[in-house]
Amino acid sequence: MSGRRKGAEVALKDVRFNYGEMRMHFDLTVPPARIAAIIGPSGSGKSTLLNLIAGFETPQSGEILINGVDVTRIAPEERPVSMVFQDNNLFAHLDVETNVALGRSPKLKLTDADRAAVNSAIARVGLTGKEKRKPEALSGGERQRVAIARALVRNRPVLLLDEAFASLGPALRNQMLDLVKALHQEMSMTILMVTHHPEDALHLDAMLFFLENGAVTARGPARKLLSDTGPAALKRYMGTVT
Ligand SMILES: Nc1ncnc2c1ncn2[C@@H]1O[C@H](COP(=O)(O)OP(=O)(O)OP(=O)(O)O)[C@@H](O)[C@H]1O
Repeated sequence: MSGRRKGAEVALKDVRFNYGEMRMHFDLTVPPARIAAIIGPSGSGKSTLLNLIAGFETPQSGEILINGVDVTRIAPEERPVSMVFQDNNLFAHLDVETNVALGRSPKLKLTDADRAAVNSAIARVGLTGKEKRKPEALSGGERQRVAIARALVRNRPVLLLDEAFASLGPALRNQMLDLVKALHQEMSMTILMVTHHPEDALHLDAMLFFLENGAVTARGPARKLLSDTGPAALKRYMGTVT
C-alpha cells in the first residue's frame, strides 16, 4: 500500500435533496480522520446522504465540501472518495486480483507499483493465496474484504461504507469492524459508515449521526448518545423505551 494517508474533512452545508414527497436537508461536518456512524430508521435518508457525498446524487441546493473543496457538481470518479456497498460490489466473472486492480486502474493498465499496491491491499485484508478465485468461490465476508481492498488501492482519503457488513453474521461483522479499525489506525482516512447496529458505533468509538425523516436529529460521540442520558428518539429507535 502507498503509506499513510490522511483523512479529509467532509462537510454538507445546507444541502437539500428531494425524492418526490421525501424532503431531505443535511447540514453536518465530519472532521478529518474521524469515523462517523450514520444510524436511523429505514427510509430516513442514510444511503441518500452517502450517495450525495459520493456524487451518485446531486443536491437541489447547498454545497458538499471535501477538505474545503466544493465537489457538489464533480463526477463521482473524480471525488476523493471510495464507497463499499452491502452487496454487488464485485464483478462475478473476474478474479479477486482483477476486481481489486479495477480500483487502481479502471482500464487495468497496471504499472509495477500498481501491482504491488494490489498485492499489498489483498494481503492487508487477509486474502493472500486467494488472488485467482472468482467471487463465487469466496464467502460473504471474503467478498466484502475484496471490496475493501479495492477501496484501499484507490487511495482516497474518504471511505463510505453503506451497510457493508449487514449481510454477515455477528462474529464476522465484528471481525470486519476490527479490520476497519485497524485500517483506520494505519491510514487515518475519514470514514462514514451507515449501519443498522448502534453497537457498531461503539465498537469503533465513532461520532454518531442519528437521522430521522431526512435530517440529522442528534449528533455527538456514540458513547454519549447511546448512554442512558442520550436523546429519547434514539432510545425509541433502540427499543429501550416505548
Ligand atoms: N431512487 C429513488 N427514487 C425515489 N425515492 C427514493 C429513491 N431512493 C430512495 N428513495 C426514498 O428516499 C427516502 C430515503 O431513502 P434511503 O435509501 O436514503 O433511506 P435509508 O435510511 O438508507 O433506508 P434503509 O435503512 O431502509 O436502507 C426513502 O423514503 C426512500 O423511499
